[in-house]
Amino acid sequence: MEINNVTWMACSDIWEIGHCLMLIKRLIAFSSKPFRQQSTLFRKKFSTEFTDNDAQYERIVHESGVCLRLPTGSAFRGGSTADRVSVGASQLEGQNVFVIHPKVRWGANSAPSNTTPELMLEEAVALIRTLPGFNVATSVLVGTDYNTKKKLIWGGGRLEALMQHKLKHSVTAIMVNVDMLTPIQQTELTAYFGVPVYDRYNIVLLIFKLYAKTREAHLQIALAEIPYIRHRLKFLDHDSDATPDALHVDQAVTSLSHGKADKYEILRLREHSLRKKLKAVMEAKQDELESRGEKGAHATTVVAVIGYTNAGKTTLVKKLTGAKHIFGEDRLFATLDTTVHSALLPSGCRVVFADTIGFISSLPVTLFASFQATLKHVVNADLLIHIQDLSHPNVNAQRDNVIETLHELGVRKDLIENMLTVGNKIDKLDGGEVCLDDVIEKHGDKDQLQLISCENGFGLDGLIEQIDQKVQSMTGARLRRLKLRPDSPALAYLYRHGFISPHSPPTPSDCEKFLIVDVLMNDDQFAKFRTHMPRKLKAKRVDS
Ligand SMILES: Nc1nc2c(ncn2[C@@H]2O[C@H](COP(=O)(O)OP(=O)(O)OP(=O)(O)O)[C@@H](O)[C@H]2O)c(=O)[nH]1
Ligand SMILES: [Mg+2]
Repeated sequence: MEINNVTWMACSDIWEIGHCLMLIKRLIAFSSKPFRQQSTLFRKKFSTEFTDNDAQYERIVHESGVCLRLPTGSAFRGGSTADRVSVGASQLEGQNVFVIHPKVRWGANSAPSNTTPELMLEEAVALIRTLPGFNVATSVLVGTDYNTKKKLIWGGGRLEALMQHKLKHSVTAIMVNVDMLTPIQQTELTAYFGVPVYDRYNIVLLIFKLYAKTREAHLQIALAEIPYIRHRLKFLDHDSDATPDALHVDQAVTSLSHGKADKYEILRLREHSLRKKLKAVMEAKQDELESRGEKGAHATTVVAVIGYTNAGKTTLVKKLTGAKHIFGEDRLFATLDTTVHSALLPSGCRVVFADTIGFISSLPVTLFASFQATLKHVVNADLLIHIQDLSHPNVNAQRDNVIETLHELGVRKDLIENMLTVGNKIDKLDGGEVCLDDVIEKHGDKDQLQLISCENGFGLDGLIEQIDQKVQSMTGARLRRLKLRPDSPALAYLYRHGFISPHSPPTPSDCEKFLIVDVLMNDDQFAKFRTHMPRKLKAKRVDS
């Protein structure tokens, strides 16, 4: 025993010495690595401790001066504290908002030809109204010369007039309808008006925070606010040349002193941790999808319904699939999570319809890029349906914005070119009396635009037919008629692989010795099926 003990002690000492040497070796190796590599190792090792520190993050948000507060009573539902989006140091009772749209009068930055400043202002007002507790006190269009990049956007005279208007309407916050104010503009305007000043990015972040339901959405929103905070920090760290495009931290980290870089490191670690969690959530979701058979061999066709916010995407998916737990709502960004719903097309093709988050104009694409996990269904879809609200006065600008956003998000060109375009809400046009020729003349060729109304069902059958045709031509699936003996092993194979649709079960042949089975298969599936069958099979193509 003693000998054993001594032996053990000796081994233990050797282990201790060996362990110390190994640690020293690792330390030397670590310190000789460049800063970036060290930081990666550090991040891997300590990411959990750092990113779960909400207090540290809240301090950084506070320091950046970004208004990411929600109205009182909007509680976060679910997720760990580290997943929460920042709600700022104090909660607001709500805001009486003054919405200002800077109307650029001349040059390349003036209003695009497919919309008007009035419609742009109207959308900003709708965004504010989406936030409970945020009331639109007043809204105005104010001209500015060539762009909105000046420190205070407007000159002295206009600012004074705006100040008078603000005082008259007991305003408690201002929204300037630009995609993103530069940090210097936000600081200067806040100091001038003495109330918080929001831009579109900020307002949309607040809407997302308020209405996100799932853990996936919360994680993505938490990710989306980081570049915004980082951008403002960069300015506060005396880089007043920061522009809205400068959303990357890399140069900032290297150029800042160590003390300042810590803040960026905390943001980076938080981002890293959020991405990891998001990946895990998405993988779990994918597993769930597969276990429900929605991604099986027979149902791989994903049809994503995309479009501008409030166009009717959710309502259409509900109509097409009968999904019970999704509802259309008359509100911007009602859907913040992609949901998928399987459906059987008349041909027997099984597809999955994805209801997606809506797009909106004048937002940096980085905001939607944070929704990469959600938008995965769009990017990886087999077919896109672009739904447009034809009753909206700004439909042309909305349509162009959606196409632009798809390109910016890196959606495949062929997917965009093959997209089905649908004009919705035609029941609202001309009090329901639709003159199709007028609509077509205004919005495009009939063959290009399928007119529908989710409200009264007009055009839905035609749309389903179009989807079916596209899916069949994409998958190469054809309806084939098989004549099988009732005891044929082929029947079990066909049932097991879901080739026999519940809508067209086998029927007895005239002589009643066989069963007639209609199956939808492409050539590869049929060849594979035949190799599994002991005897030669004859199939007849059926033209449905
Ligand atoms: N009159 C009319 N209203 C419709 C039609 N389709 C949808 N709506 C309404 O339009 C509003 C928006 O519909 P949603 O389906 O939530 O729109 P969405 O595109 O999913 O919107 P987000 O998820 O916010 O991007 C709801 O109030 C729907 O009832 C239609 O054909 N006619
Ligand atoms: Mg929706």
